[in-house]
Amino acid sequence: MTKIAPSILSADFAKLGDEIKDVDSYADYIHVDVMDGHFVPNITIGPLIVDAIRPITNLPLDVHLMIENPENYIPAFAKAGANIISVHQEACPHLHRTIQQIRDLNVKPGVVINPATPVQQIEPILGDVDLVLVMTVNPGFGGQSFIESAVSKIERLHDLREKHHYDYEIEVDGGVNQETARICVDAGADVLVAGSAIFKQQNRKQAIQSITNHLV
Ligand SMILES: O=C(CO)[C@H](O)[C@H](O)COP(=O)(O)O
Ligand SMILES: [Fe+2]
Repeated sequence: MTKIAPSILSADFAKLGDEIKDVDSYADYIHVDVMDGHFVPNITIGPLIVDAIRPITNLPLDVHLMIENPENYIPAFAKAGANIISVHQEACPHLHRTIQQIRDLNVKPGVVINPATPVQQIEPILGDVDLVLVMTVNPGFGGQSFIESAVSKIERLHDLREKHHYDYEIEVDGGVNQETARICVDAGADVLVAGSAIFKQQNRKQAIQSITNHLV
């Protein structure tokens, strides 16, 4: 079954708790987009918000760090209750060390690649991560259009997992809707992040079902 991770980036922040409760029963993870105004041109959520939403849901909090020097903040996100912490390859010169830092805090480590980054850049650490996140937009904002050229990377990650018996989930983030969800799942995606396709709709249950309908 394909997992769904609603991205709260597109939720109404004035009533974030209610927004999370509104998707809680139909989702698998809650995706939390952390931006620092340096790695990406936007500023969003810090550990305080993760700590505040932790008691709202029993779903795993899937924290996507779009920040420079993530190793300085990983302990605070772990303490706040993150279950998965993903770091960008492009932000981590010592990627293996950063992945190990996350695991040592008993949090599942993930690695993220931007649309312009090839899978080859993360091949050496694929055996060490629990999640690989393929960006299908340039990170920084919700509501952008899906970049189709990233789809071959999902296929490649799927093939590498089979070949080497790796254990990661393949997650896709950016521009996921009813149409692009199908393309991602056909290519081998296990987890779909969707922000605007869920939170910009009035009926969130229906929005999630329309993404997952007809998917395996
Ligand atoms: O990481 C992100 C942006 O950097 C978000 O998770 C992503 O953009 C979700 O929004 P949408 O589904 O509207 O594209
Ligand atoms: Fe994200």
